[in-house]
Amino acid sequence: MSDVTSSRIEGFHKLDPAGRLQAVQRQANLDNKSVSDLVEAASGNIELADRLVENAISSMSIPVGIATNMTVDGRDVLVPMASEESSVIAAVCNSAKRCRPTGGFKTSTSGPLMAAQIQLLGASDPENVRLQVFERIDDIRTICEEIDPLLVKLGGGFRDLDIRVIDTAEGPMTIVHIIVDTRDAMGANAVNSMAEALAPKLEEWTGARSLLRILTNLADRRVARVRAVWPLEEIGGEKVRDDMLSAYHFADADPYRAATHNKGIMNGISAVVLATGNDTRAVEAGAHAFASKDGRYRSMSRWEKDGDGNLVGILELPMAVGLVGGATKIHPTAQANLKILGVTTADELARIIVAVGLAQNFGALRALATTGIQKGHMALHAQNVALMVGATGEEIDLVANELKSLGKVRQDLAEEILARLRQGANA
Ligand SMILES: CC(C)(COP(=O)([O-])OP(=O)([O-])OC[C@H]1O[C@@H](n2cnc3c(N)ncnc32)[C@H](O)[C@@H]1OP(=O)([O-])[O-])[C@@H](O)C(=O)NCCC(=O)NCCSC(=O)C[C@@](C)(O)CC(=O)[O-]
Ligand SMILES: NC(=O)C1=CN([C@@H]2O[C@H](COP(=O)(O)OP(=O)(O)OC[C@H]3O[C@@H](n4cnc5c(N)ncnc54)[C@H](OP(=O)(O)O)[C@@H]3O)[C@@H](O)[C@H]2O)C=CC1
Repeated sequence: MSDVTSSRIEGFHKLDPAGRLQAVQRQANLDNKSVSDLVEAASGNIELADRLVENAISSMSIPVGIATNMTVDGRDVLVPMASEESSVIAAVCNSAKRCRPTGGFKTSTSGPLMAAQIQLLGASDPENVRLQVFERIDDIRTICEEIDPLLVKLGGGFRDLDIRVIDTAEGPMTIVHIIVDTRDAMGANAVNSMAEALAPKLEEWTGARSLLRILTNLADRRVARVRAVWPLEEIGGEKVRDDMLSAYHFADADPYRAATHNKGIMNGISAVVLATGNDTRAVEAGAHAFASKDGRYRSMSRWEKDGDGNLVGILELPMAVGLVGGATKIHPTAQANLKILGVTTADELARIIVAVGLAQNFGALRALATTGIQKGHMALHAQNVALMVGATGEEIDLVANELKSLGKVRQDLAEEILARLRQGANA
């Protein structure tokens, strides 16, 4: 374990990555093997890491796998997913294959509208302030559009105002939302700049004091929707379908279950968001907040059976992703993944991402309602456990296969198997 003497390293941020790593080695008393692992992990991309984040010393690679079998709006698409978790990608492949007979995933979107909030304080007449701001909509449009002329040229820019008076522990506040079409950008920087430019003007017009000026990640005007139909024979019959529906009703009624159910959906969503260099935290925050919009935390997805008894899945979520800005344009892996996806607009990307989320949910529900999650998940996880106990080369498959045949994917058993294999090899 490292025993850092002091975390104060003066001028650390001014060093280059190699200099920072040396300083960390010294302060944390880090062994040479760990240092060379950190150097090797960033080989070829340390400059990029240093540009993307502060105080970079290395970089960490996450596997990228391809979800096959996906048909979205009639187009077959190969979907890169960045995830460290086994069985996530296999589950999407499996679920997507099972809804191909009905044409795969059908999507729609609300358009790329993001909102920034400006908090107005100190007015004794917050409702009056609300209307005073509405009266200035044309001035507001001009101010916002001067901030980002390129966005306007691309067909985006200011669209509307939404102004609410909210009750808080310190009394009412007027909250101004500026609604902006951010086209193919996620849009955080664009709307934040507009909000900051607008705030002094709002103070001037209303006499209120502005405080926070920042986008909301509850991007409920930028939703992507998907539906798909799984034929009964692809599910495993009526009992499996009904058990999957019961599993969904459980999640929709109980936040303890909803958290896990929704985590499963985000397994797929975050993996595509990350693979395309988008902001996973922004999408996750928006999705979980949207799942609570009725005042309680519910399932993000909806499931029902159609007139023919097939299972219908629906997912509708805020999807603030872009093709420009953030790491999307800078990160070569994100760029290559976008080429695999073949998308030319942020809207198309959002549609594919929700389709993957729905597929992921189908896979988990079907596994849970039938064999249980461990069979599929742990079978694929067995290789990780083999690696964890130190298996290398051929040993990895040998240990994993024996764990799978025992039906018990446990570290202690993996250690025993590995020790036995090595004893046999040395005998
Ligand atoms: C693991 C499976 C897919 C096996 O499922 P299976 O039905 O045994 O698979 P199969 O061997 O019959 O193959 C069917 C298809 O699945 C795909 N497939 C099958 N295996 C692979 C593989 N190795 N790599 C890539 N694709 C694979 C592949 O498309 C294949 O078709 P093919 O191409 O062969 O014609 C299934 O058991 C499953 O979907 N399990 C669910 C796994 C899951 O949800 N994992 C997430 C991690 S657990 C979690 O974090 C969330 C959770 C579960 O708690 C959420 C919740 O509670 O709701
Ligand atoms: N709460 C949150 O979620 C927050 C997130 N962030 C971060 O913000 C980043 C995303 O910000 P974002 O505003 O998207 O990125 P950028 O500001 O980097 O890129 C957007 C800009 O790119 C230009 N642009 C070029 N082509 C296009 C096009 N086709 N469509 C739209 N715009 C185009 C626009 O004008 P121009 O170049 O003239 O500006 C636009 O404003 C992410 O890294 C995210 O992590 C930041 C703050 C808060």
